[in-house]
Amino acid sequence: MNHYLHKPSIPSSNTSFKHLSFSKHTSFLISLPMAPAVTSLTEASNGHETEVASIKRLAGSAALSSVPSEYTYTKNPNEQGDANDPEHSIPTIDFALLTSGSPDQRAKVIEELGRACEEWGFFQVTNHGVPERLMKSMINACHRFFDLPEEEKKEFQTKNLLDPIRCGTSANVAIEKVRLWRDFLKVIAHPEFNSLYKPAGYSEVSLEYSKRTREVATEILKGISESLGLEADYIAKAMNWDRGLQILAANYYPACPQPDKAIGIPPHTDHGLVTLLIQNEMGGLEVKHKDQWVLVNAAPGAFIVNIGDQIQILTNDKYKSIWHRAVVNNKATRISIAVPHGPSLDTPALPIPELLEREGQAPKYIGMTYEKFMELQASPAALTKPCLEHLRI
Ligand SMILES: O=C(O)CCC(=O)C(=O)O
Ligand SMILES: [Fe+2]
Repeated sequence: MNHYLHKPSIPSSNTSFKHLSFSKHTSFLISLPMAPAVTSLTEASNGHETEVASIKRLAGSAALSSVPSEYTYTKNPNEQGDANDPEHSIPTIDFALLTSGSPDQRAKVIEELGRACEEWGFFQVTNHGVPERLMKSMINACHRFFDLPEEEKKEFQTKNLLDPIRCGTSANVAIEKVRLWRDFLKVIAHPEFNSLYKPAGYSEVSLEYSKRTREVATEILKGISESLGLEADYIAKAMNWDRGLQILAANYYPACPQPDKAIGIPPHTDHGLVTLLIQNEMGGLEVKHKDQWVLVNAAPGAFIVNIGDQIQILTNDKYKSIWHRAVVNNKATRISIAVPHGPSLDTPALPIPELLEREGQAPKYIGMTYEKFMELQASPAALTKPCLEHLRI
């Protein structure tokens, strides 16, 4: 068992690994006095706050025709981008050209990758070789986990950020102020693979999926290094990628009676190096691009990839980790599986000296181990200002 997994994290927080800051334009509407649907579904209270077992259970209650007040979240309609505007499509990277194209094709796709990182921070990756069948099996396995009886999921409802297997619903409501319309399951798959013994078949499919996803992430990281004019393995070496953290993070968003009044995951940036995401047939991922929230449309079978905070630090802000959020719908359950890949927990990212020298820049960030960075993101400090700003010189 990896010893890092046993270090205590911030004790009062069962917050997800994400950065749960909120856009300065986003306002909350929280009124707590009346919420019968929620209070009737509470777990035993710890005396400070009540916890809802799962949004699945709440959303499944027949009487629910509106969003309970604790879940009420207001979006700014002026920031909504037009999903049909072609300007609003994330770039596409053809993975096959990255790994087996001619030198010319590789050079071209690396240039495209660099542009995608600089202009969007998000892109879709096609022709990656991971069978669509495996992606679907992974989504099904996660769906079956969420479908387990609530009592059977309880043993995984732990509080510590780096526990190898965790499930839950809203993170710490005392910190986040609004409950989220989603349940989650997070399983650490690297540097040590963690097996989940139920539902049947989950472990086998997640082992295969985590390996294949990591292979794709490794190649993308090489491409990112090269797009910066560095050796292909530069970032992997500097970040101790061979011991790097990989989390299988499944999100379950049940249909919501008033989708405009709730949020699946509020605006955040991912903390790692690269995240690879897939979803079932329901969309809902929105990316902040040029001050507008843009719904991400990806080709069937493509990975949606985004760069995280550690890349922003390494590149001294050249490649930025982009704000994104998950919105909900009133039609059907949405499932997404985000797989963030990061450095090893004991590795601090620092702006890359070769890049600073080339650009004639001073470093913009102090170093912090990845583990401390994740703890910071899950702490109340991340609500006062975006986590990266805490590290900015
Ligand atoms: O469900 C989604 O599309 C977004 C998930 C996400 O951003 C995350 O898990 O970090
Ligand atoms: Fe995310």
